[in-house]
Amino acid sequence: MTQLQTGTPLLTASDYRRSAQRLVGSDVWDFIEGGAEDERTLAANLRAFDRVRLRPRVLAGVPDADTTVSLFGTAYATPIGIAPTAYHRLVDAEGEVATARGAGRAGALFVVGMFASRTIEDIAAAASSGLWLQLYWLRRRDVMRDLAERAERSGYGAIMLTVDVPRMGRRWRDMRNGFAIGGDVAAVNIEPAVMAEAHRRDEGGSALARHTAGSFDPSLSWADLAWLRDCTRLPLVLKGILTAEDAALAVAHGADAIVVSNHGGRQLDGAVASLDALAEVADAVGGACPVLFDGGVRRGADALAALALGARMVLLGRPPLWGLAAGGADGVAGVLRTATEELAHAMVLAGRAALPDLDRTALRPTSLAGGDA
Ligand SMILES: Cc1cc2nc3c(=O)[nH]c(=O)nc-3n(C[C@H](O)[C@H](O)[C@H](O)COP(=O)(O)O)c2cc1C
Ligand SMILES: O=C(O)C(=O)c1ccccc1
Repeated sequence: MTQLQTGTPLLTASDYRRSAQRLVGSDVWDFIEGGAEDERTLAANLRAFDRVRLRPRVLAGVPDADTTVSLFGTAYATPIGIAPTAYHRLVDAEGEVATARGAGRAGALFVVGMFASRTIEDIAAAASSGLWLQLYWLRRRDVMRDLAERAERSGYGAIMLTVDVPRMGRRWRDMRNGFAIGGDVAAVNIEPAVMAEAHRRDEGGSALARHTAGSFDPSLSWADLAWLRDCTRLPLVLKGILTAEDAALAVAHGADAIVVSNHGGRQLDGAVASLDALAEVADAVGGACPVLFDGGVRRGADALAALALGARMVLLGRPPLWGLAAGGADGVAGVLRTATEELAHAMVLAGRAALPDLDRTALRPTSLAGGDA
């Protein structure tokens, strides 16, 4: 059990959340917590897990659960990893370097964001578990190629291309707060000219939204993926797939893995809850490549549900930021270990010894109906 300065034991992700909220400024908190527009998809991501009911098997002879998993030849102690999020130095002076240390202690995958506030190389030096690098598709393809090459040189295990941001979702909280990245926090892996706009606090509006409108390439289509594929020998993972149609296209275009995700409810408000899209996507992929999942995972039983529906690994977006804010690398490790212990506990109580034993028989069929409000 992790116990940080507050003296309160941090037993669950929501304990870390409460602790983090006390320590983070309100505009940064809104940036982390917020979703697009009326935040309906954000809420739906969480609610979808409340509908899940498990089908525990008894007398299964399962004294302990094995949570190990391997992906692209790298072994992880847990199938619960860290989704890419921007600017970790907003909540901790060491930023992504501390996150990498925490992920390493938990034996978890850490997907470093393109908008990381520490260098790709410094993060790699602090890591002891697998790292991947997330990219957005920039108009400046030379910048993307440079980042992919640096990741490969630094030992990253895959490139994750985020495909659900042709433009930034509209986040009323950030727009009302006039939120901008300031002080000494910056996307240090991207040359300043590409980033200049994001760092300028302007009257009203969200500088992030304006910046991404200028630097992201919104005309990207399936045919362009071949260019990125040729830039790197690393596996290419597509993040932000929500339909069977796009899952089939991703496989046809040679994706090495896909991530079912609605970007934590931060892009298209009204989009399907992540969990409700998972069965459809897993069926369409049919084992052709690994399927990963993110969106609303807050406890071990949530991870169990996503794994049972066909995810090989689940990623957490906000909870590691809560851990980082609450307690640096220890907090990150605490969030990941807590969720992993909850998962192992749920597996024992459900009579499933290892991750391959998690399939749809672990879930009540009505849990799968996707009858989202
Ligand atoms: C503060 C914040 C920043 C994010 N930045 C990125 C990013 O730079 N790239 C990306 O692909 N996704 C980004 N995401 C989305 C996450 O990778 C992930 O899809 C989402 O947070 C998962 O949902 P969860 O927060 O409910 O776990 C961000 C999410 C948050 C909350
Ligand atoms: O992707 C996001 O959700 C996000 O908030 C973000 C912000 C700035 C740069 C890149 C991503």
